[in-house]
Amino acid sequence: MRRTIFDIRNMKAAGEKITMLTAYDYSSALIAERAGVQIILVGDSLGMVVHGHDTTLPVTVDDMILHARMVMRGSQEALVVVDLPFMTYATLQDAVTSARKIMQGGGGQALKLEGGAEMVPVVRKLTEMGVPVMGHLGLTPQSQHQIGLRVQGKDVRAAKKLIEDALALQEAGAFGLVLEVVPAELAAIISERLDIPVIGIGAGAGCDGQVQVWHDVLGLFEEKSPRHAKRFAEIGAQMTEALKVYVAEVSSGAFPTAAQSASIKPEILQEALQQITDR
Ligand SMILES: Nc1nc(=O)c2c([nH]1)NC[C@@H]1CN(c3ccc(C(=O)N[C@@H](CCC(=O)O)C(=O)O)cc3)CN21
Ligand SMILES: CC(C)C(=O)C(=O)O
Ligand SMILES: [Mg+2]
Repeated sequence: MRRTIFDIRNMKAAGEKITMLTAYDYSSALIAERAGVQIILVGDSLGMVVHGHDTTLPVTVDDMILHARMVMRGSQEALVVVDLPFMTYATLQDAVTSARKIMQGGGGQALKLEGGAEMVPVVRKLTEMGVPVMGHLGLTPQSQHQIGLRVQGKDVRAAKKLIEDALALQEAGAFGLVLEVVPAELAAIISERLDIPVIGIGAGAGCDGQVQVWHDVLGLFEEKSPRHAKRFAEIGAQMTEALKVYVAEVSSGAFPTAAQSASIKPEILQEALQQITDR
């Protein structure tokens, strides 16, 4: 049985911290779940870390469906949340169409979308139609050309707006909220004030849970990662080292050995060769 939005809400009520992690395909979903991750996010960050784009803006609904299907096949217990991509929920009609395509085509139990009070009608509509919605405030990468990739909510107006937006999303029916690169003091207050779970990324320990990007926590890229990320391993470096050994062993002839090779019984091979020379 998959974890549900009710289980997540109960975790907040019980004071248990929630761990959310992005995953984008079958094998990573298997690993995330084996590690005990409670929520898998099929994030539109896949446009950057998987597809190699500079931003999340080129990601499409079809991209999300493809990756959501892989993640659903790789997991059985995680709550799977899928990002609505840039501009695919700009109007109520767009949002309904995108939500239908993803929920029917990709699966996943919930959708996440970026934006505050202006998204209230969309959140309300999707929720009414039976689709659980997670909000996303603060550094919202789909607006990076408008707001940059920097801390949000640092002045009085922005801090006030963040609190109001968070309350508005909860009021509209959101079951959870991501706060990205928001001052920790502010994120802690929002987490306290809301009944729904608040999942932070670069927003301090006062949130009800944390979310990170797969490639960041595993150190898959050997170059520097965002400030909000912690590298729990250096898998990218390990991969490079392993593949260097592979290349070296192919070059030297040390790989493959009989252990990795198919073989045939000598007498059968002998017979086949005999039949050719007999002809
Ligand atoms: N690998 C990766 N990790 C992410 O967390 C992530 C993505 N990609 N792609 C989609 C969005 C984009 N995000 C980003 C990307 C960059 C910064 C960044 O450059 N941050 C600054 C510090 C910002 C500040 O504290 O003001 C940095 O120096 O890391 C932040 C969020 C978060 N998401
Ligand atoms: C960084 C998380 C919250 C996200 O939205 C994504 O991975 O797309
Ligand atoms: Mg996203």
